[in-house]
Amino acid sequence: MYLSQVRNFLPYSRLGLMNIQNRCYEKVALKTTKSQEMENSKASMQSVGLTPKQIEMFPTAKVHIPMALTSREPIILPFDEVPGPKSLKYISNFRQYLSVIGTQITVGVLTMMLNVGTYVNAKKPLKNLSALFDEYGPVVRFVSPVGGDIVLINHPEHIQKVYAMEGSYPVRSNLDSLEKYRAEHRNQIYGGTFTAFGEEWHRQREVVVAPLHESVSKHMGGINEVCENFTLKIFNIRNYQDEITDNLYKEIYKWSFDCMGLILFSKKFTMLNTEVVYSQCDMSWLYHSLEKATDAIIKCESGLQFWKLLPTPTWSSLVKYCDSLDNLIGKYVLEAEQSVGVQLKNMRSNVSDESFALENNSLVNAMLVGENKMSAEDIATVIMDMLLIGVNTITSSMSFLLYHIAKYQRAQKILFSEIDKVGGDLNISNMSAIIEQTPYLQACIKESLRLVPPIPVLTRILPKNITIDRFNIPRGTLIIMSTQDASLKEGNYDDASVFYPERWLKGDAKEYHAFASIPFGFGARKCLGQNIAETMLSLLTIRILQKFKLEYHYGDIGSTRSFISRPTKALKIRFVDRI
Ligand code: HEM
Repeated sequence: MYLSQVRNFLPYSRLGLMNIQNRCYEKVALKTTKSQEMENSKASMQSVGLTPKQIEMFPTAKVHIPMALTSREPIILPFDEVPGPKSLKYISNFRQYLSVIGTQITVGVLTMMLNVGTYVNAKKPLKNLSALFDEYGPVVRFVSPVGGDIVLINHPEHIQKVYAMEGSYPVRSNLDSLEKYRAEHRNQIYGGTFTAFGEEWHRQREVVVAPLHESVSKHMGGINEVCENFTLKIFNIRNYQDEITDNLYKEIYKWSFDCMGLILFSKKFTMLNTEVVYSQCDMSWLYHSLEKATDAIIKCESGLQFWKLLPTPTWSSLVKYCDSLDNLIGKYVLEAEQSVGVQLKNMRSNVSDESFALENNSLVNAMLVGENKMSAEDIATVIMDMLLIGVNTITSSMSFLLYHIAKYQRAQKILFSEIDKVGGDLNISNMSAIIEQTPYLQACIKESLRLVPPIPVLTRILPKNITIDRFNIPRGTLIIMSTQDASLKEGNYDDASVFYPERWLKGDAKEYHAFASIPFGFGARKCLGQNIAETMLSLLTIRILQKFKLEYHYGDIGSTRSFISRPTKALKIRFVDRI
């Protein structure tokens, strides 16, 4: 009670989280001092010659002494005591108008609300999430205007604690826009592996893990070809300053799309060689729809979500392009289903094990057969999630990797000498051998993902009550783990903002907290595409550095804070021929 009253008068920033805890200890110290004073006064009475009986006659003032807490008994503060921005309270006035909005609010909305709040309040400058931690401490609570509260954390130990209790069926906050689209336009409740939950999520994950892994190994040669294609294209489209005048990000997007085409569909998309994106061909239209659907999802997820109430232009665009993604992927899956049907008919007389019979087929084929086979419709949804997440995260991570290598010339020199040494001996079909041969490259990838994780925040809905930093957080609370803040925090890494791959190498490596940088997440819902990402990033970097020296001569490039981060500026990297 006492604390909450003090909090009403002092701004959180001045009181500070530490102060709240310190005050609890001060109270304990005060109580201990009072009991000591009584003992001292008894002793002093004895010292002046008073007998115990006489002391009874002159009792010291009666002090009610509650049981003193020892330092071993942790002080658990109620949920109400978790500090957080007050400006949101203005927004909560609109609760009745926003009741249609669900409880799972994305970070983008929170940031937006916070900013609206600060505008309403005092026209203060815009804030981002890391500013919240500076102001309120490592645990920040948002009193949600629409129901379930949200707690934001960024300490590696706290992130670890949340993962440790996530259980067998962890639930993350969904992409509400995709969920709404699927529920209203496709009559689907669950969605694909990224968005599904409960047993359906578990079933999908079980079915997809092994064939996805196999598909990557099977297409190593094809992925390498796409990487060589990319370097050739860069060579051809550079301007006189050796830069890509148009849009390097877009070319990386096409490379990523072509690689994912091989892995997910066993198809050569060749988008890198296609200039007319809007052409009638399915592949171009799939690419175009993916780009547009991604833009629409990012926009819907990072702003006030008016699309939940009205069909805004962004919402209409989302529906249009998700429809076309669904139809094109669905068409491919149906074709695969028919062809598998024919194959099985021919084989059934000889072979009993269906999965064995189709072992050389695509990822989709593998999901169509076997004990846990999925329906064509479910497969299309799973593939759509993977295409959306996969292409966008890989494009983001490859863009920032090239930027860091171009900017940090010292690291590039070391990296080039490693690649140059193993260059001729690379066995393209054996990824684990490549990883072993290129420790510095792997450290560069890790370091770039630390600086800019493509998914900058991860979420879980608490399955049980938990204590974080002495605060009781109830079950059902949406926890937003700001993993990018953790990986950029000076206390977690020395020179945290500097690209320093050596920090991951044996010998130079320090004992960093395992949860200070988790670009692929952790636990039961960890990323399914980590080895795809490592393969693609490694192969393209090798091929690029064999051909070009990278340079960057412009201002620093930051990352957007959207659902999947992107560069805030054009990537004007120079690709200078190695002579
Ligand atoms: C550098 C590239 C990538 C990064 C940084 C990345 C990161 C992540 C992260 C942080 C998560 C959430 C983990 C969690 O909640 O604990 C995730 C989930 C997921 N990722 Fe990736 N990802 C990448 C590439 C890919 C690719 C290429 C695919 C394509 C197959 C993919 C498919 C998935 C799927 C299906 C999930 C959901 C897993 C589940 O909920 O069970 N990711 N990814």
